Amino acid sequence: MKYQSRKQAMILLADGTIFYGKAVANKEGSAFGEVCFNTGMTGYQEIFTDPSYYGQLMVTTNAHIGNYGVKNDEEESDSVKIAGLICKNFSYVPSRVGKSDSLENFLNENNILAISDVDTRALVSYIRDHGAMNAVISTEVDKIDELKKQLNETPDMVGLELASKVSTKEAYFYGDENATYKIAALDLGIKKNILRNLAKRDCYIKVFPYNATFKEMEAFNPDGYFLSNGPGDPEPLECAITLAKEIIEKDLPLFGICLGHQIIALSEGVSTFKMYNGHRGINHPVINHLTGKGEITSQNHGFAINRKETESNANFEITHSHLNDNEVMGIRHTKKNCFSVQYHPEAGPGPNDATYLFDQFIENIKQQKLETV
Ligand SMILES: NC(=O)CC[C@H](N)C(=O)O
Repeated sequence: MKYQSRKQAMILLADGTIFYGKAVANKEGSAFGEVCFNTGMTGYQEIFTDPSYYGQLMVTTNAHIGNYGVKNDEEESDSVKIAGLICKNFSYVPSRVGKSDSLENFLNENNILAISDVDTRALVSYIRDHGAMNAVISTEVDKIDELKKQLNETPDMVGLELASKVSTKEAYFYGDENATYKIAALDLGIKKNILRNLAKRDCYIKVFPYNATFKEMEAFNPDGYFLSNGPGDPEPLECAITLAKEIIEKDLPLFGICLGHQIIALSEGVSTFKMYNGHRGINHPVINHLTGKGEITSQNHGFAINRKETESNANFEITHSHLNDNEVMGIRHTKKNCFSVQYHPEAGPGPNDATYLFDQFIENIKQQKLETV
């Protein structure tokens, strides 16, 4: 067996609780972030490379991680975005036809600290009971006091603007430039599968940095606007909120996913709040109020929009709700060409029940084109 004598490691939570494990491979050091857990049984590569997880320590609840390696075209961004990994069993020997590499090499190349052999069931139960909090994973198990001090200095997720850390610095293009529809997408931490889904629907996309202005985006002469997913608290993203306001005011086709959905809500005066525990997994049940049908969805969010304020806002209709806790999962504007969802219709990873939302966006664009002819 590889790495017979691995270093002892731990996860130290902000409230002082410690769970012990072992370092994956020969890695050493410490990594700080907000601890969260994902209940997906598969899709770890997509999860680890999802920019929305920037700044978070990921606990995976599946008992085995790494067993099918990694594959080049299955990443959701160019690098691993989680701050660190906590798992039960780490597989050093991947088994899968078509794999590009092992997860061990992939994490090493990205300089990500991972710890395994942690009682992840106990850890997840603990976080569920005590709520989201900061933590540190570390091999420096004899430096608890020092780590506690550093942990106290780790910024809280509430009020934290992180989109600027993962957004593209320069605008770029995606898809076929002769495609039928042109989309201007604001990159707050966009997942590749969103771009793939739009390109598949005959869209040519220009992806803009997180602080792009309406003027800059309008110059592309797009048929529709898109606000992406991304990490951190939506509230400090004033430039994106102003942008959403302008697009909505002008009644241009607008679609938002996750952080983008939260930005749309904020732009119309609906506030967001930090959930006690977020929703992260690939089997979250959602009801579509417009069709009465249920959907199994991919989710990753720690904030949500205020239900009461949404219900009493004449500009919004709630289109989707979470069937576990009734959080708002989707809205549409009652007067303008704008809708958004809190969950991930692009999956990556997860079920494809909700890809119809991309078709809806194209329909909204077509409608707008007919009206302006
Ligand atoms: N996937 C996302 O876009 C997440 C949005 C936001 N950072 C949240 O945690 O709620």
